[in-house]
Amino acid sequence: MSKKLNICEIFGPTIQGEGAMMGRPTLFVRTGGCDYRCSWCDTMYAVDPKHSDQWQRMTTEEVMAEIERLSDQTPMHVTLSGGNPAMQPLEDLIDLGHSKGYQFALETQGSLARDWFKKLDQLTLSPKGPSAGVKTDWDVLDACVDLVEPYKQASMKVVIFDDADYAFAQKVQNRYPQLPLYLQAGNHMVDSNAPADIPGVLDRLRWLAEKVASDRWQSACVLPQLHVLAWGNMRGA
Ligand SMILES: C[S@@+](CC[C@H](N)C(=O)[O-])C[C@H]1O[C@@H](n2cnc3c(N)ncnc32)[C@H](O)[C@@H]1O
Ligand SMILES: Nc1nc2[nH]cc(C(=O)O)c2c(=O)[nH]1
Ligand code: SF4
Ligand SMILES: [Mg+2]
Repeated sequence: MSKKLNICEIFGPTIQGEGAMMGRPTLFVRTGGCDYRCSWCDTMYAVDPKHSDQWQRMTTEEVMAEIERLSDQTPMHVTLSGGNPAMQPLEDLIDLGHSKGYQFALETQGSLARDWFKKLDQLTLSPKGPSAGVKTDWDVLDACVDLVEPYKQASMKVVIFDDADYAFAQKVQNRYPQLPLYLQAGNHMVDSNAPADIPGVLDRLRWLAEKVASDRWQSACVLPQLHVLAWGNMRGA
């Protein structure tokens, strides 16, 4: 009997709305539980245990069956996110999915380094700047990078709300010059049930674009969350 996984939701196909794979069709497996509490987290329903009555304990085989159902049994790309998916034993799912032709990306903050990251097709590390109010353990983030960097498509994605986050992103770039860096305009969360403040997101995007241009920061890539522009804060998109 395989280990159980804490699953918040499985949805799609939709498009990857963030970072290096933006626009690419993918399914999402969102795990429940996180070791961080970012002040502006857009997915608190997958973080706060007070929502855990909506999460399910599922076996690897049950998760794979749902992936196959949603994809009409046709192999495609799957994004593992959360919460922090690194808290769940996902190695068997990656192996099983690969044996059936599926590909796997993972989104994590880089607070837990897992040997099975080596098996991923893509890894996005999203360390948090000062506005999130959490602390980055740089040694663990280094360990995550060391695990995947020689083998896989890996990238950094830093959410930016203000100048301090921007300075944090520059530190990330200097520490990991070998990895592509995406600067993601923050979506100011009042409440995840409230409509997204799209003019506010676009203002932040323009501010960020102008800053990168005036600093001649040539290697930065400035992006919004495409799914937020298309569907707002709607769950399952
Ligand atoms: C919800 S998190 C889940 C995966 C993992 N816990 C992490 O933070 O990387 C997925 C991505 O959404 C980003 N994110 C969360 N809240 C956001 C917000 N309000 N505005 C912009 N991006 C946000 C995170 O920084 C992360 O890159
Ligand atoms: N479309 C879409 N793209 C995403 N990229 C990262 C997401 C996440 O919550 O991890 C996400 C999400 O929730 N939806
Ligand atoms: S690490 Fe990710 S899921 Fe956890 S609180 Fe922060 S943004 Fe939310
Ligand atoms: Mg999201």
